[in-house]
Amino acid sequence: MKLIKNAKLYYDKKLVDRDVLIENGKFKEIATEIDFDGAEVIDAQHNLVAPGLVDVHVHFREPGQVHKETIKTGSAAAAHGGFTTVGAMPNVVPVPDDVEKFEHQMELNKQSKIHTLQYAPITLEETSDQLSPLEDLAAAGAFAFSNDGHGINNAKTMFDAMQRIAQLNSHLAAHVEDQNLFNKGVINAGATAINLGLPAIERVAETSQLARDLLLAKESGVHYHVCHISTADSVNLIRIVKDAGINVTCEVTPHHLLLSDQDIVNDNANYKMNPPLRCESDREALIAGVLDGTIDMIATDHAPHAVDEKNKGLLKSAFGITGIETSFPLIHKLFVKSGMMSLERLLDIMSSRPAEIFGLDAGKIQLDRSADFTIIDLFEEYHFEKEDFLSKGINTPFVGSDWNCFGKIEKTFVNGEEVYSE
Ligand SMILES: NC(=O)N[C@@H](CC(=O)O)C(=O)O
Ligand SMILES: [Zn+2]
Ligand SMILES: [Zn+2]
Repeated sequence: MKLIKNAKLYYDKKLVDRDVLIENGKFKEIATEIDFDGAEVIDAQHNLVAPGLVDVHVHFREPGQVHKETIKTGSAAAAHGGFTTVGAMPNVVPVPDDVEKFEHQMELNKQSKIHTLQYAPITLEETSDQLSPLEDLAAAGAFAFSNDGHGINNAKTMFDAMQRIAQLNSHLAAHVEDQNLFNKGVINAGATAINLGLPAIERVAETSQLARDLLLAKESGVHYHVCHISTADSVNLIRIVKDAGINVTCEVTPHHLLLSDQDIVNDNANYKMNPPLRCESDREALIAGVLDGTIDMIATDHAPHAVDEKNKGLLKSAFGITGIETSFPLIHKLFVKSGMMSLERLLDIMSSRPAEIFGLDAGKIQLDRSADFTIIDLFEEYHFEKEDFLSKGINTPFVGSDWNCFGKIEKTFVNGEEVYSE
């Protein structure tokens, strides 16, 4: 038995003062005042008690690239960020594109301190045009399908995948990127790329494939989820097709909401990721897209890399930055502290909505559900230093006092057990 006293609880879409009793890993009682002899008391000290956050887009790198991250370090980092459920992308080595490899992946995921759900690849190796055994992978436990890291350049392959994934009532999460238009660029096509003399990635590499997919999605009826959208045109396209009733959802990362290519002032690969940071007007359109509900959720695209894979400058370093430990405080500062959004709505898009969209038993504090929650101090201003991270990856631009934020995770619990404490 655990008894959480003095919680500012996000419950039933409202913030209320409550005590919470937990028994056998589940929420047992929620009331204004609970006393229970023998329960372990945790005093929340009037801090926010939120549902465990949900991030449908992370890279945990195991198997194959454990020098970057492991399921243990990645999930510890997630718990540090207040997350209790994540979707792990399948661009590990080997790609789990058959039942045997997938089952091995599921076995490895048992090391996770939180709920780690597993994406299966849409095509073999993630790069081929041959579809994975989608039905078998769904039966083996794939919660959704993605070729994250790679676009699907063949429209027929994508359309076939959508039709089969629709039949499965599963979800297709697309990394939209036309390989030819991507043109081996490293940052967004714009003034910064010209100034630094770097090969550039055109916005149409994202938007043209997105436009194609939206039409294919309409025809197939699949739930089509767009990963890490980065441009104003992507927001506009998605707004139009949502209005037309097409089953499309999308996510945006904290870095695309907070940074643009103007912030790339020197050859620092902590500003290199895929899709790239776009320009200020794209960033503003992404913020507007979150505010008007076109963008459904925040996802971090937590992409850890080793130091020597990120210290080679913008041209040669790997794409991707970490994000799961800094997401909530940065986004909370951006939207809630600034007065742009209510705390309730932010919690919704960082927990309940992603869970609802992907049909997960997560993201909600409710009687008899798993006691997955996080205690957050919303008022102490702080910032991250490199040594604060539990991830193996320290490849993030969000360190130092330039990135002062609010929303320190005090404790995180999964199935009623503490998985992070400050
Ligand atoms: N975002 C990135 O820049 N990199 C990701 C792949 C991806 O999300 O496309 C990675 O796996 O490192
Ligand atoms: Zn991607
Ligand atoms: Zn990714």
